[in-house]
Amino acid sequence: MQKLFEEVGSLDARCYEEFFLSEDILMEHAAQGMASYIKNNFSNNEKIIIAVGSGNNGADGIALARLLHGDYNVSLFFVKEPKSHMALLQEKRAQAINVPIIPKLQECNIFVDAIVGTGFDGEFNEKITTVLEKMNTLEAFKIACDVPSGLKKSGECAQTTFHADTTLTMGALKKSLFLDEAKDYIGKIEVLDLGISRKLYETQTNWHLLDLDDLQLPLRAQQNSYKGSFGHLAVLCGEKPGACVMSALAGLRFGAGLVTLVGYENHQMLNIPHSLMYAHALPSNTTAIACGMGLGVEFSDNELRNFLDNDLALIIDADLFSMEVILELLERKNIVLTPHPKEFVSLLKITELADISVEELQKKRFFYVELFCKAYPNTTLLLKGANVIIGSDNDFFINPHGSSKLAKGGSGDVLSGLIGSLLAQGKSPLDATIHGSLAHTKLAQNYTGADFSLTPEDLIQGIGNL
Ligand SMILES: NC(=O)C1=CN([C@@H]2O[C@H](COP(=O)(O)OP(=O)(O)OC[C@H]3O[C@@H](n4cnc5c(N)ncnc54)[C@H](O)[C@@H]3O)[C@@H](O)[C@H]2O)[C@@H](O)CC1
Ligand SMILES: Nc1ncnc2c1ncn2[C@@H]1O[C@H](COP(=O)(O)OP(=O)(O)O)[C@@H](O)[C@H]1O
Ligand SMILES: [K+]
Repeated sequence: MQKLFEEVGSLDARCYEEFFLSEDILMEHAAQGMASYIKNNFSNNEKIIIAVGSGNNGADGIALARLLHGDYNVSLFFVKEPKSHMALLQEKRAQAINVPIIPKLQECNIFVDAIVGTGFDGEFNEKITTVLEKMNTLEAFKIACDVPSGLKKSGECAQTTFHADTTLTMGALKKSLFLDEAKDYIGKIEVLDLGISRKLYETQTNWHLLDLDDLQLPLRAQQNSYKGSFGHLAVLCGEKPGACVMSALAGLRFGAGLVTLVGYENHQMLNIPHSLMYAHALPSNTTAIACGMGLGVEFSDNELRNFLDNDLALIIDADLFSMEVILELLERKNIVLTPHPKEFVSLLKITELADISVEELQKKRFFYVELFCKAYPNTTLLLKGANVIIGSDNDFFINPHGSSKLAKGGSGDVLSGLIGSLLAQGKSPLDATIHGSLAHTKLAQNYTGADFSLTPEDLIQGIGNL
């Protein structure tokens, strides 16, 4: 698990004030880190162009050119003239050793974008936009210095933003790199130390980035056991039983000892897989309930209240987010909510926390997750998306390991089955959500077929090889 920060300016300031480091020392390490990355990954036959802007991001780029000049065929391309104190100083140092400057973009093997970093806001003017468009068409390996130019502090992207293959980010990970919108621009991310170890540079934070290695799978260590030892997941089954069947099968495969579909008998129910049980009422030994997937309007609010009149662990998804009964369910202590953006917007409206569009939510995903978790500190929220956000009270996690393979109907049903299964097996709501989500994204990564072909059944089948 890695730490995430809203901004790193205060961490830089702490280096100056408490560790007696200077801006120059920090920048030299940033540039050294980038130079090492290039030296470790590319031979010195490669032609390198570094596009620089007027601020300290540009200054990083100029310092990098100085470090590479002599060993590599490196040139600077000034998109804007140096303006900040450090950019002017770095320019003087580069001039002193005659680092070549080119007047316009050329083909190259490695391209470094050091136009703007964390100081960028607003939109680029036409001239810079044209340069960025050209940069994006270069066939070179593209490296972003700190952040791809165009990515804002909020995580939103300018209309034209640099498309990096790798982002070499300074000091610590910024949250903005993990907004959904940024996912297509950042490429692979590496963090570079700024003169002290990252462990010392970083301070306390309540936001973390999940690593796939954090995944803890269900344990079957106890041999003196039977099916009841591993929990009983009840999946409330409404109008579209297919969604519930996928959840239930995922839950069974992920270790729940028993899984029962609970609902009315109808003709579709006659064809459920034989490994699943079926009942009209909640089984007495139920340990967790999953509800909402494919629910439709099959149950009245009163019928739902009846099923949910207990304090069992509960995972809620899909249709329930637009039903009034959700307000009562939010009072429960052990509840997990897994909305996609449209469902979360509906939840925010029903709870009177915000009346916003999906577009507004997507621009401020971090903010609205925090807002909801503050208002409902007893719940665990998982906001779906390209980068999943998990929040509980004052702890927040981002799972960036999913991919567009998962953009298919039914992926979310499998996720609720995975989380429901862990709840049934006794994990806490937060742990069940973190490990269910990690398992879900790892399943997609493990799938070896074509990206477009992954189905929910493939995810379920892969559970045995996690
Ligand atoms: N201690 C430090 O301050 C360190 C800073 N570092 C680098 O410094 C960067 C931050 O430097 P700055 O705060 O100078 O900011 P940036 O260099 O990221 O951006 C500021 C510059 O961009 C221009 N700019 C802002 N919005 C623009 C727009 N819409 N269109 C065109 N130009 C625009 C501004 O005029 C200014 O010249 C980091 O991203 C990082 O790369 C690193 O060297 C590490 C140490
Ligand atoms: N482009 C993507 N990148 C990463 N994960 C994705 C992407 N698209 C969808 N997902 C994931 O797939 C799941 C989709 O869930 P959902 O929208 O509820 O689908 P459904 O209701 O059809 O099962 C979520 O976990 C979401 O995070
Ligand atoms: K940049």
